Amino acid sequence: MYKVLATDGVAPEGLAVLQNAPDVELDIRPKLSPEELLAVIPDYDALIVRSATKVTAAVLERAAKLKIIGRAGVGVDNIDVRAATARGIIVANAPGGNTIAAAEHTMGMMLALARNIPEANARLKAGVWDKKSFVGVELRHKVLGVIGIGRIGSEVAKRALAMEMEVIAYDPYIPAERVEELGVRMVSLDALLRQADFITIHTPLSKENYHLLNKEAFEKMKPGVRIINCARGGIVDEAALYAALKEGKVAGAALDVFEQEPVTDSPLFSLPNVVVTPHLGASTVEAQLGVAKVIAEEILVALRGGFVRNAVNVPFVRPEVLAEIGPFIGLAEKLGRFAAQLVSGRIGLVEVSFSGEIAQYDVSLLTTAVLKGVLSIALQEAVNFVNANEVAKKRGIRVTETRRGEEEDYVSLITVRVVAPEGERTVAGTLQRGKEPRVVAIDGYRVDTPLEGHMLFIPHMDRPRIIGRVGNLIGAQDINIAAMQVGRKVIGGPAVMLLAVDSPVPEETLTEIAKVDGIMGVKMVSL
Ligand SMILES: NC(=O)c1ccc[n+]([C@@H]2O[C@H](COP(=O)([O-])OP(=O)(O)OC[C@H]3O[C@@H](n4cnc5c(N)ncnc54)[C@H](O)[C@@H]3O)[C@@H](O)[C@H]2O)c1
Ligand SMILES: O=C(O)CC[C@@H](O)C(=O)O
Repeated sequence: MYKVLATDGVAPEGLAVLQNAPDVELDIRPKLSPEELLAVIPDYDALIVRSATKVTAAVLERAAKLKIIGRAGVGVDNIDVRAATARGIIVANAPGGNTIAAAEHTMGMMLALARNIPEANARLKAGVWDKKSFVGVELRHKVLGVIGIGRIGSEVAKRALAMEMEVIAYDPYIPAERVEELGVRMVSLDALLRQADFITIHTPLSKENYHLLNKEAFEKMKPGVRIINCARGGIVDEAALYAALKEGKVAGAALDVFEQEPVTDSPLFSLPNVVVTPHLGASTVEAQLGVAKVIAEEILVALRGGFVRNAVNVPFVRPEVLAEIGPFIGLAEKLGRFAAQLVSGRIGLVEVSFSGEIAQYDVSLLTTAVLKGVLSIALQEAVNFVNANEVAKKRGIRVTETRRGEEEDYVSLITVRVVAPEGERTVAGTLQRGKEPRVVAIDGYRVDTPLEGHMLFIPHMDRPRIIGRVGNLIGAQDINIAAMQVGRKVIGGPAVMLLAVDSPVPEETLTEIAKVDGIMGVKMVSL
């Protein structure tokens, strides 16, 4: 039974898939102090957080069973991703689930700022009908500068264009064509700072953009500029912003995020032209349900050993590439497990080669899947897409990957060679009808068997009375043989036998089979 802990007020309705899973026990504890988290974390296989819980190296050190941390949101800056990676713990987020919520909040903040809505609201509720203090500005025909035009930045740009703003953007990591399709002009950071009437930030917080909007940046801006930050605290230097507001260079600021959170006291809060919200960008019913659902599904996949698409500490695979190679992940992992069970002793080399259509893509994820399969046979420790390469390196396993376009017999073929001191095996597999993993060759002998369940691999000499003896020995244990394949290269020469059996064959029977004259060995494989 896997134990999952959800903190930080993750929407419980979004966690139904975990609540209903027979192999999961879910604890929802919305408010957990750092000390309580440290105390309970050793019990859990998975942790779900929003932004309040700090998953530090100290927490991870105690998290002996933890396999995945799910961030019900985008930013993972409250999680020590490096420490998690070092421990083979997957860190996954739910990108996209709160994009619209954050974009709409940004628009709300921009309008609130332009029309002094919070201050006027407070004044009227205090009994003062004051029209003249709150003359605002229109958004129409103003220049909006978007720093970081990813998911949220693009949605903000679309909405701003609909309000007849002119939108310019700075994002050094996005191809200009993609942004210009939206009707947005890409500019340098310098140009953006000098031209924009409103500046909105939508980047992650990184070393590179810590205090991106600092004293020098404010000096370059147009007098009367308005700043909106619904991304991350720390990107704006709050002291420099305060000074720029005080001297009137900046006409107003709307902030949803702060360098220290939670925060209830800041010099910025004393200024009438500063609008603040307590990190509410993602706080809509729809977004919270959406991110909780995505994370719950990812947690389940991870706990059951699958590939987590939104893992942030697994090498990124472009969605269009993932669409092509994704179906092969299961095949690659099964081939690794299969090959590793055909040899004895410590594997020192794993060679993976790809041929046919699959070879045109970046297949490094599939090589990792093969390795995950190989390592899962011998190791107690959890091996996953995060740590498989690292674990292999630590154990001195050399891994090679080759890609060849040409393939005569199959649309796509994956071949895995494993080398151990006591021998080596090469297995090749493909997907039948694009989805069913099958092994189609072992050491160059043709076979064709689904990669599933229990199998016996028996190299032998191609002569009479061997297959029958094997069948009798297995039948004597009341074990049903579901399928059998024999592969040979020349009549009477060495051959291989692959039997699919309905249950594992006991060790004593394997020893008996190995004694049959003409049999060169026997290996039980379970997938
Ligand atoms: N306030 C909230 O509640 C809330 C909700 C959701 C997301 N967020 C935050 O909003 C931000 C954006 O989220 P997203 O989903 O759009 O992410 P995203 O990854 O889709 O987009 C981020 C963009 O920033 C760009 N970028 C990175 N560094 C940059 C730099 N130095 N200068 C310019 N551009 C840079 C990237 O190329 C990317 O296009 C993140 O910080 C996220 O944590 C906040
Ligand atoms: O969970 C939240 O409330 C904030 C989420 C937001 O900051 C994010 O990065 O996704």
